[in-house]
Amino acid sequence: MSIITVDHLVKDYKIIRKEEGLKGALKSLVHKKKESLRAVDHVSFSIDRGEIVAYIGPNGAGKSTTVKMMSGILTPTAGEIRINGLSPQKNRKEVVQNLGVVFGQRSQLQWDLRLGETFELLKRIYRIDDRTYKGNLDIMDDILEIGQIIDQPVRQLSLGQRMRGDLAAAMLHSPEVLFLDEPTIGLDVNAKYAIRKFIKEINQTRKTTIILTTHDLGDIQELCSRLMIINKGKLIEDGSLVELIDRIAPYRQLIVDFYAEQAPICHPSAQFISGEGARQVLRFQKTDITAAKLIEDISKQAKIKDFSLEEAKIDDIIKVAYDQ
Ligand SMILES: Nc1ncnc2c1ncn2[C@@H]1O[C@H](COP(=O)(O)OP(=O)(O)OP(=O)(O)O)[C@@H](O)[C@H]1O
Repeated sequence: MSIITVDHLVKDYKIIRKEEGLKGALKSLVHKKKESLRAVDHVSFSIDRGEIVAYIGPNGAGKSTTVKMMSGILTPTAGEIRINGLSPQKNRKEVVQNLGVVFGQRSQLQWDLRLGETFELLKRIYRIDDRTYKGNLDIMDDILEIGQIIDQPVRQLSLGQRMRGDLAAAMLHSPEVLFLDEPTIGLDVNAKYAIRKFIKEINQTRKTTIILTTHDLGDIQELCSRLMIINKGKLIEDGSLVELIDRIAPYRQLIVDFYAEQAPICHPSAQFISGEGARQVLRFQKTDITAAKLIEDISKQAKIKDFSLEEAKIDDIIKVAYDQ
């Protein structure tokens, strides 16, 4: 059952077009030429309860603008958004009560307060009862080790600690929907691991529906069963990563080490890519032959010492998807 529906969503920004050069810039100050920029262009999708969806696209594609409209921060130029049947614009209070939002680039925490004091403030804003608050803090401590940093002023937190604080803050009121805008930006591998673990756990244990915008393709591979790609304001892909791989690059590579140097292997379902010493790289379509059958066939031609399989690289696939 859908928890989020977005129907022909459009956002136009009014921008002032500057003329070139100093003279032009000065002229633009007096005669402001207003133009309209379409950041989101008739985007439609629906998301089921408990899904984790990656919402990705190149810089300036319209991701943050969509998330801001879904969280009620921006008003759409046209189109409709429904979260649990309610409009984030018309029913802001009710929607926000059921929504957690984290912007990786900008903290929602109070800079001058201790982390724990910020949580207390949120408890009052969202009217969270004592039991829920305590229970959620305990869970966040288990997953994000919040206890270690709860007494520290927010301004003293490292980027990774701050992100843990932001995520905990977003979950204190037990929202059913969570929007995460680049939650792993700038984080080291350990911090990224912690954040991904958190996302997985709250999704599994609470069935929280999560929309994740990210440029980190590792986030997608680890977390998201569904991928939506936006480019120049338009939704250009919506499906699983596996489907996208199968469509854009439905091949795999077999790297075979023989006991001795060989002439390039000939096989009707595989293409010889390269050879160096006793190693050869072959490419084959998943739909043509299984890896097991190919290895069996090759082993009839020459003795195999070792082999490994390589899937098409996700970076390459996403690049093709962005460029199409
Ligand atoms: N407040 C604004 N006023 C005018 N134009 C804006 C405003 N905010 C965003 N834009 C423009 O709208 C387009 C979409 O921006 P948006 O921030 O939604 O992209 P994004 O996909 O989140 O990009 P990034 O990955 O770089 O964060 C861009 O061309 C951007 O310059």
